Amino acid sequence: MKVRVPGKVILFGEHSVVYGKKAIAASIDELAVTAEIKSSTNEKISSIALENFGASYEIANSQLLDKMPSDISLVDCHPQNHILESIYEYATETNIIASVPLICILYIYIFMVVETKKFIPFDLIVSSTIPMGAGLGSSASFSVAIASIFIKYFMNPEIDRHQDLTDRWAFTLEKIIHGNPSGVDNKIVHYGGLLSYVKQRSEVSFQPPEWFHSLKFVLVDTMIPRDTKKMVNNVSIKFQRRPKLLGDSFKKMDEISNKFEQFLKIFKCEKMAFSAISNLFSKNQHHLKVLGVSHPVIEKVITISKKHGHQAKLTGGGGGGFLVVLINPNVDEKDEVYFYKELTLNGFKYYNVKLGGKGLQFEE
Ligand SMILES: Nc1ncnc2c1ncn2[C@@H]1O[C@H](COP(=O)(O)OP(=O)(O)O)[C@@H](O)[C@H]1O
Ligand SMILES: C[C@@](O)(CCOP(=O)(O)O)CC(=O)O
Repeated sequence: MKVRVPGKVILFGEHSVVYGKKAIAASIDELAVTAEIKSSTNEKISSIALENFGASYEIANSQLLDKMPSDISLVDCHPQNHILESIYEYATETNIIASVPLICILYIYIFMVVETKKFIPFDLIVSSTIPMGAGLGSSASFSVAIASIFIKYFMNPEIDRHQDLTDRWAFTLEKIIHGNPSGVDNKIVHYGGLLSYVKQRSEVSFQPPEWFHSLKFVLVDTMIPRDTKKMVNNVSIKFQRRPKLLGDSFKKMDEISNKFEQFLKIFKCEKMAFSAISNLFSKNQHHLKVLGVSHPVIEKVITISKKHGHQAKLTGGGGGGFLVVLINPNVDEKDEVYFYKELTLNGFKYYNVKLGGKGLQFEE
């Protein structure tokens, strides 16, 4: 059994979403996490290969026995510290590389064993084309891939509560990786298309209008490493110091997300939509700068993009990581090449992508 889960970009509302404002996210067609699971050839040992980390593990069922609480249920999914601590000891003894994803996998496996009342050894391979730790939602795609493949593989596939269980488990695994995520990332990569998301209040997953698929987007890697958790924390500190300033920006970002939703209904082709959406990109980026999550290199990519007629904004946690560039459909394709040349000359990596395609997909 195989599963493919795409990456994501936040088009509007990163950070403000943490404060209850609306965010708009889109799945990325070209980048994805894939996971494949098979029954193990050895009836007592499971194997896990995390290809992006060059890490593989063999886990004997006997090693997990003493970590097996009896009083847990699959529907009771939130990170439980006492179970996590015992797995953490095991995972860090085994290999410090990739201890967090390994913990996620063992955590859900333990729940599967308790639920099904049997050890079913497996061989699991996880690989991904989504650059990690850069704002494209690799942790969410990983979490949805693991949650969905384990639930489908170990449980009765007829159970129709799978979608909901997968959502809740993916969010649990995201929390193990991230601490306190808003939830927007795992929803968009699960369902694909576009997502309008307000934390704990509303989420509408929808297919974009046809013209949206004709818009060209470029994801530019600043190659500056950053940490989402730290960026979210920095914003929280700044919000305590400057509540009015940041509060206003959060409100404006909410309005931007609402405007974008209206534009999707009003416009009929990508050429008409470009300047309106590009204006929203620019405004959203301004507010992200006010929050303090931009970076000189992010600003540099925006300047280069503008010079060639395109509009860019950071996407995700910021402080480095990726930008999403909206390509001007009125610029000739041969002139577009000069933009890519300039990005490359400046040492940036870029990916041409389409947004808003399929979410999670299984292959038997
Ligand atoms: N292909 C993968 N294999 C194993 N773990 C992964 C994979 N992709 C993501 N992860 C997990 O997600 C973490 C990256 O998440 P994070 O720093 O939040 O960045 P992002 O913005 O890409 O989600 C990794 O350190 C790892 O724990
Ligand atoms: C900054 C934030 O809004 C998005 C973070 O995205 P990423 O993890 O950098 O891909 C945080 C969140 O929504 O939990």
